[in-house]
Amino acid sequence: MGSVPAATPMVREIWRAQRADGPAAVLAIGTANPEKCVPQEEFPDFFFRATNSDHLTALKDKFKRVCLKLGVQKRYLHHTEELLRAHPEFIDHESPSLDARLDIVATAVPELAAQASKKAIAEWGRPATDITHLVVTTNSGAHIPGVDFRLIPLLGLRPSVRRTMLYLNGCFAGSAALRLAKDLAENNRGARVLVVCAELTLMLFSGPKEGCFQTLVNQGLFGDGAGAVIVGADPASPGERPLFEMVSAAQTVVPDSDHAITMHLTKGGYGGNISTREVPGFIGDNIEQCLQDSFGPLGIAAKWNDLFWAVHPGSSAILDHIDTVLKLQPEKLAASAAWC
Ligand SMILES: CC(C)(COP(=O)(O)OP(=O)(O)OC[C@H]1O[C@@H](n2cnc3c(N)ncnc32)[C@H](O)[C@@H]1OP(=O)(O)O)[C@@H](O)C(=O)NCCC(=O)NCCSC(=O)CC(=O)O
Repeated sequence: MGSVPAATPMVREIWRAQRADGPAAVLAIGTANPEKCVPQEEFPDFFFRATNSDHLTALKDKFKRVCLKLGVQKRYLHHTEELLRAHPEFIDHESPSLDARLDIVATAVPELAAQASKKAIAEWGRPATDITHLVVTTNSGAHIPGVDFRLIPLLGLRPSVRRTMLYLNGCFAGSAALRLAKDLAENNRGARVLVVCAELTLMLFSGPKEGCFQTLVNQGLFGDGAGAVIVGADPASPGERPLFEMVSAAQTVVPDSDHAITMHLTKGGYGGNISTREVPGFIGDNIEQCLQDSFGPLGIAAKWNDLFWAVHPGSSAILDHIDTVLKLQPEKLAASAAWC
């Protein structure tokens, strides 16, 4: 095998010219939720009534206790009692219902994603046809054509927009999409990346069942919504401004955590497990090392209380573990807790 010849000066010049000068930045943000909003204190009544489960009084009481512990304040839902009446098969996870669930999310997820995207594009102030790249992520479905494809007519994007669709990335879907957008923006001069994350819990929905704690956590913790941001480097005048510069993005795997959160398709929607007692511990035991590994290579000796924090919450137990380990001042996780 011969060695690969070094790039010629002309190739290097072309390569350099394609790179942005500055770091990627978030240039605009939009969010959207379904209309129906249920405060957490009303949610046990809604959930047990909508699933004809009011006779399970002890389980309902337990669900009320779990709902309080999860720290969620309210949730938006695409599925209404009307929809559940039309699909009684969604209540029993053992009933075949995957096709019906996929049919609903195939339309509802792109529509919600489009609502959030339109707000981001309006805030950005440039035409939708100036979007060069599209990164879409969702755990709600797996289709071809995907949500990315559906967004082209819904938003009036150019047909040649460079699309990436990420399905089933679990809790880190939004972070993975942002990390990818940063690389795209910094490596393609002038790129404007629309990043969209949209989730409907319908794929996970099922009625309460004695002995199935996972259902209580799935229903008590998650809600429906979409977020969209526009990412680009070297903001152009007039009008574009960097809201948040993206200095660095990283990802790591916690050893021996493969079993902690699992998800897979079943005939009744999504199956899987969240090891609710272990997950907060995994995060608490590893957060400090992860932070050191992130800041160290940048030459930043950060004090945890000097930082602004936006943590994916995943329940108040997770935030509490982070708080305890890093000894954060009380207000540091307030914004993260407010997302719950
Ligand atoms: C589930 C919890 C709210 C439970 O809170 P506590 O442990 O403080 O409270 P607790 O021990 O009193 O438990 C409350 C009641 O639930 C019961 N209980 C708790 N854990 C249980 C389990 N694993 N199996 C069965 N029952 C369980 C208790 O017996 C008790 O019942 P009784 O009241 O009858 O005595 C908490 O552990 C938690 O928030 N865990 C983290 C959740 C998590 O993993 N989040 C990440 C999600 S992934 C994610 O975030 C992805 C994404 O966003 O996309």
